[in-house]
Amino acid sequence: MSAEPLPVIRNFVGGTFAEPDEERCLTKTAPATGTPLAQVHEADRTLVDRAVRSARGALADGWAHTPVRERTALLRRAADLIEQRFEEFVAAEVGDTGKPVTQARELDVARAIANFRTFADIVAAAGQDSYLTDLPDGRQALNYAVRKPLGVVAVIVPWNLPLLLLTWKVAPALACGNAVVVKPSEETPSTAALLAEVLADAGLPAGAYNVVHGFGAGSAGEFLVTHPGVDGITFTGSSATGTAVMRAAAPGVRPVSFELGGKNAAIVFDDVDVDEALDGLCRSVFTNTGQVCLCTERVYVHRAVFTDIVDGLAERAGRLRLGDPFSAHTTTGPLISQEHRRKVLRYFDLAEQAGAKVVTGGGTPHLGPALDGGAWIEPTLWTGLTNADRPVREEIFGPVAALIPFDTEEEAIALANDTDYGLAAAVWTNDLRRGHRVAQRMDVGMAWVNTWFLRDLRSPFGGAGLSGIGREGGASSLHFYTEPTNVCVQL
Ligand SMILES: NC(=O)C1=CN([C@@H]2O[C@H](COP(=O)(O)OP(=O)(O)OC[C@H]3O[C@@H](n4cnc5c(N)ncnc54)[C@H](O)[C@@H]3O)[C@@H](O)[C@H]2O)C=CC1
Ligand SMILES: O=C(O)/C=C/C=C(\O)C(=O)O
Repeated sequence: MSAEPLPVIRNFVGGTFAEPDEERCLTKTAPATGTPLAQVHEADRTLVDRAVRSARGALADGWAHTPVRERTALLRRAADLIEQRFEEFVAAEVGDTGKPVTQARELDVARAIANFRTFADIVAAAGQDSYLTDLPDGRQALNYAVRKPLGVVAVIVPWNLPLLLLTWKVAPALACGNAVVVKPSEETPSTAALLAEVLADAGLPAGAYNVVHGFGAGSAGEFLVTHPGVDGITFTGSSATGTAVMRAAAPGVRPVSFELGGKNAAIVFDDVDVDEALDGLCRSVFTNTGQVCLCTERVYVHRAVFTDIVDGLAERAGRLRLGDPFSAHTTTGPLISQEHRRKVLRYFDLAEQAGAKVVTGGGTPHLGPALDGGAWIEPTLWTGLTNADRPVREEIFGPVAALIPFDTEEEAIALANDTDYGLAAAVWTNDLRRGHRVAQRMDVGMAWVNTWFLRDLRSPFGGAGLSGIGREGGASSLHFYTEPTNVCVQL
């Protein structure tokens, strides 16, 4: 009996799915099982060029000047259509990533809908800056800025929150009248393709949303960011790739918006409600198998509650349920790939060499024959490491954290800020003054107090240092995706 052919995922250029080129095909495998899921057609330089030209064509054909009310209505229709095809998006996201189906429903696909609705609201309500200027001769001038779309925006996204991050960029870009060429991660091609169908059904003109599949260097990613027809690049991914993309953006002095990695700290004070802090830490260390740029990998704990926090977090880690991602009982999926698992396991070795005590985890689980080909890893906690050790300095991007004791507030702040990254932090305390005080001193883009990953999509999101350039969210997104022209009229 011959095996069923794999589904084929094609590039989307100029409003249609491009004819497949059988010679340039990559096989996408399921992270949970290691079995092939789909054949994905890799875009070559010519197809990427066509995608950029199609985007430029859509702008010239009028998309850039479409009235805001039409663009925002289109975004709302897109949100409604994702809602109608909700379970299809969930299944695609779970298949590609192995993340638990409950998470895909509650976080990933729900946020995609919210991204479209929120940016429709934000763009509809946006005003323009204006200043009445007093002149020396008693007359006045009126200054006002009009915001125009940036043009063709390259959207490069990773595999950890594929649809959430894609729509976080595509929704404001389209709302502002740009055309986009999207390069999803080679690991997660499916939801970007589904989104192409949704946007076409919502009435988006051909060419305003294009998808090119493939890898980064020497493939679709590089062809896109080096294309001179691209006017700006928004990228989420590793700091190393961010550096390469920045180099590619230099000719033409094109603007970039980067959300990169993190090595995020949590600080737990001795006045804390231990159970509440443990619930929060369990989420911040293990959500999405630790594969969120915001996840906590360093936990600084006041010495008075150190043992309670270490034991309590280990106990909660033991309650996580690894297994079939499509089961509603599963809390924790695999890592994205065997390659990524090898990287995380290297840090397990490094931690051992540095003298870490493995409080829980530290290896790969056996989940039965159906799942043993997957990229599974045990949720892992270490003590006995210091800020000098590589597993405490470098982004691991897995379900793992080092717990380190401290004695004073100043020491905790210094330890948390002792990093080349600057993305996020979480402070756990029942003393609200201390919460504000310490959060404000974190050298990060986002500091949470007594919570984690609580998002208001109107607030600025991004990081400093190795964690990125610029902010997106709310007005920050409108600023990145538009170019202002100030008009000065002497009255
Ligand atoms: N948001 C975050 O903080 C993320 C961090 N990572 C970290 O990065 C490590 C490597 O994971 P990768 O998937 O390889 O991340 P990556 O940053 O290399 O990939 C992200 C996206 O960039 C594309 N890309 C790669 N090289 C490119 C280039 N030269 N030009 C244009 N596009 C390019 C990729 O195809 C993908 O779509 C992970 O182990 C993890 O530590 C990975 C994903 C997200
Ligand atoms: O926008 C959000 O709420 C989350 C963003 C997460 C990332 O940028 C990431 O994990 O890379």
